[in-house]
Amino acid sequence: MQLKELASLVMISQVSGDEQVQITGIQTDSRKVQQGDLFICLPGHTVNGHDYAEKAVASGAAALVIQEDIKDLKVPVVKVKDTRFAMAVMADHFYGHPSSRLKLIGVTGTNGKTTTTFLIDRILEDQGKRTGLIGTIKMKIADQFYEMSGTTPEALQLQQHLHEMVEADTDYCIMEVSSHALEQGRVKGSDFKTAIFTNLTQDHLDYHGTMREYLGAKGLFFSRLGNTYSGNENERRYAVLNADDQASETFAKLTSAEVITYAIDSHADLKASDIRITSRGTTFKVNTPIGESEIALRMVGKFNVYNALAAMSAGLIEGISLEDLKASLEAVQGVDGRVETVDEGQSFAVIVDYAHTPDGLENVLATVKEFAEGKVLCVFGCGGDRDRTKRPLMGKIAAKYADRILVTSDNPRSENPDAILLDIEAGLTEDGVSRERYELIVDRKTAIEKAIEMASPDDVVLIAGKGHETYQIMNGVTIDFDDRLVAKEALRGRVQ
Ligand SMILES: CC(=O)N[C@H]1[C@@H](OP(=O)(O)OP(=O)(O)OC[C@H]2O[C@@H](n3ccc(=O)[nH]c3=O)[C@H](O)[C@@H]2O)O[C@H](CO)[C@@H](O)[C@@H]1O[C@H](C)C(=O)N[C@@H](C)C(=O)N[C@H](CCC(=O)O)C(=O)O
Ligand SMILES: Nc1ncnc2c1ncn2[C@@H]1O[C@H](COP(=O)(O)OP(=O)(O)OP(=O)(O)O)[C@@H](O)[C@H]1O
Ligand SMILES: N[C@H](CCC[C@H](N)C(=O)O)C(=O)O
Ligand SMILES: [Mg+2]
Repeated sequence: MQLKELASLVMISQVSGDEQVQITGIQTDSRKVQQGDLFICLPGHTVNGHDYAEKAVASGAAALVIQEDIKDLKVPVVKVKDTRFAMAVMADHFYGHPSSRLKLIGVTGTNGKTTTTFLIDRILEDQGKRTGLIGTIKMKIADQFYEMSGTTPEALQLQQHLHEMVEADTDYCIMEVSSHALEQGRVKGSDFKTAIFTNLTQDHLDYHGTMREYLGAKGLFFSRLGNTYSGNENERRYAVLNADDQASETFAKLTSAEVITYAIDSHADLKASDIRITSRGTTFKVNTPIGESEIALRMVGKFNVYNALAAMSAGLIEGISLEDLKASLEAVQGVDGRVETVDEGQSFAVIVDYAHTPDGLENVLATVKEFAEGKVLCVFGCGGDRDRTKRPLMGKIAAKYADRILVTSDNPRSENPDAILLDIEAGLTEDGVSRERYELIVDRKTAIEKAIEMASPDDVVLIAGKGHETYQIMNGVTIDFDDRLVAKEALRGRVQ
C-alpha cells in the first residue's frame, strides 16, 4: 500500500517526501520495526515514541507518522495532530476493516468482563460458530490460544488480531474493553455490533482521577455505538446495560443503539429472581422477552447471575433459543481463577479468586459468607503502581466479612511492599478490629501457608486478587507465582 493512501485517511495531515513509497507493515515499537514498515510515533506515558524515530529508520522504517517535529529525517514523513488517532484509522484501513467482516461483541465494566466474555464465547461455540476472544486471560482465534499481556490491546495490535480472526474465518470476536482502552482510543475504528456494560465501581483512580472521569471513559463505548443505524439488518447495534447500576441511565442516553437491560433488583428486559447460592453453584429464574427459564450455574455468587444475564442478552440478540442458552450456561464449569476451588481432599474449602477491587472483594466475601459453615479466612493484598485509594477500602471490607485476615503482597511492582500493607491496615483497623484477627505478612507464599495451617474443618480460605495470574511482580522483578499451586503444596504439606 502506498503511503499516500494511509495519509489521506487523516484530513489534517502533511506529507513531506515521496508519498508513493510502499508500506508493507505498521509498527509503533522501534524494537519491532522491519524493512518497509510505517513507524508511528506515539507520545507515551513513560517515554516518547518520537525519540525512537531514528532507531526505527535505522531498522528499515520506510516512513514515519509524527505529531512533533523531528529534524533531519531521511524517510518520508506524515505529520498529523494526533498520532494515536492516525494509528487507529490507518491500522483499520491497512488490515481491511476487519471489524466489519465479523460480528464484534465488547464487554466493559469494572468487574465481570472476563467472565462474561467466556460465557458468551461458550454460548456461540455451542451454536457451531467459530469465535475469537480477546481479554485478560488469553486471546483465542478459533482453536488456537495466545498469551496476552494486558486486557485490551493497542489499536494497532487489535486491528491486526481482528484481521487474523477474519483470515481464520471466525464469525465473532468477543472482547473485553477496558477503561484505559476507551480513554486511549484503542478501540477507535472498531465497529461493535453489541456493547455490554457489567458495572461501575471504584478502581483505576490512579489513572482516571475521579469516578466522574472513569464514568466518562466507559461512556465513550456507548456514545460511539450505533451512529450509523438505519434499520438495515447489518447495521443494527445493541447496548446491553445492567439496570441495577445507575451508570446505565447515562449510557442509555448516550447511545443511539437499541438498549437491552438486565437486572436482579430493577425492572429490566431480562430479570432474574429466586437466586440460590451454595458452595457448588447458583440457581435462578429468569424472565426474558421470549419466555421464562430456570438456570443452574456451576459458578458460585450473585455476581455470576449478572454475568450470566449479560451473556444471555448477547445470545438473545443473536437469535439463540432459551433452551440453548440454558444448556450452554449450565455446562460452564467456571472461569480460570474466578472462585476456583483448590481441592486436595481437605476438610475445609480453599478458593482462589481474582477480586482485586473493593466491589469485587465485597462480592466474593459476601458470597463465601453465605455458604461457609465455619470461619472465613481471607488472604489478599493490593497492587502497586495502581489506585492507592482502594487499599484502605479493601481493608475495611475484609474486616467486615472475614474472621481472620492475612494481608499480603499482590504485585507491588515498583512500590515498597510493606508500605502497601500499611495502607490496607489503615482501613482494616478503622472500625476497631482486634489485633488477633489480622496479620501483615509481606511474603504471599508464607501468608497462604499460614492461612491453610490455621484452617479448621468447614472453614473457607479465600485467596483473593491474583486468580489466574502465574506471576508476582516485586521490586520490578517478575517471578513465577501461582496461588493455586502454592495452596496445593501447602495442603499436601499440612498435617491433617
Ligand atoms: C498507562 C498505559 O495504559 N500504558 C500503556 C501505554 O504505555 P505508554 O504510553 O507508557 O508507552 P511508552 O512505554 O511510554 O512508549 C511510548 C511509545 O514509545 C515506543 N517505544 C518505547 C521504547 C522503545 O525502545 N521504542 C519505542 O518505540 C512504544 O512502543 C510506544 O509506542 O502503551 C503501551 C503500548 O501499547 C502499553 O503497554 C501500556 O500499558 C501498560 C503496560 C499498562 O500497564 N497498562 C495498564 C494500566 C492497562 O492498560 N490496563 C488495562 C486493563 C485495566 C483493567 O480494566 O483492569 C488494559 O486494557 O490492559
Ligand atoms: N459482575 C460482577 N460484579 C462484581 N464483581 C464481579 C463480577 N464478576 C466477577 N466479579 C468479581 O471480580 C473478579 C474479576 O472478575 P473478571 O475477571 O470477570 O472481571 P474483569 O472485569 O475482567 O477484571 P479485569 O478488569 O481485571 O480484567 C472475580 O474474581 C470476582 O471476584
Ligand atoms: N487489570 C488490573 C488487574 C489487577 C490485578 C491485581 N493482581 C494487581 O496486580 O493489582 C490492573 O492491571 O489494574
Ligand atoms: Mg478481565
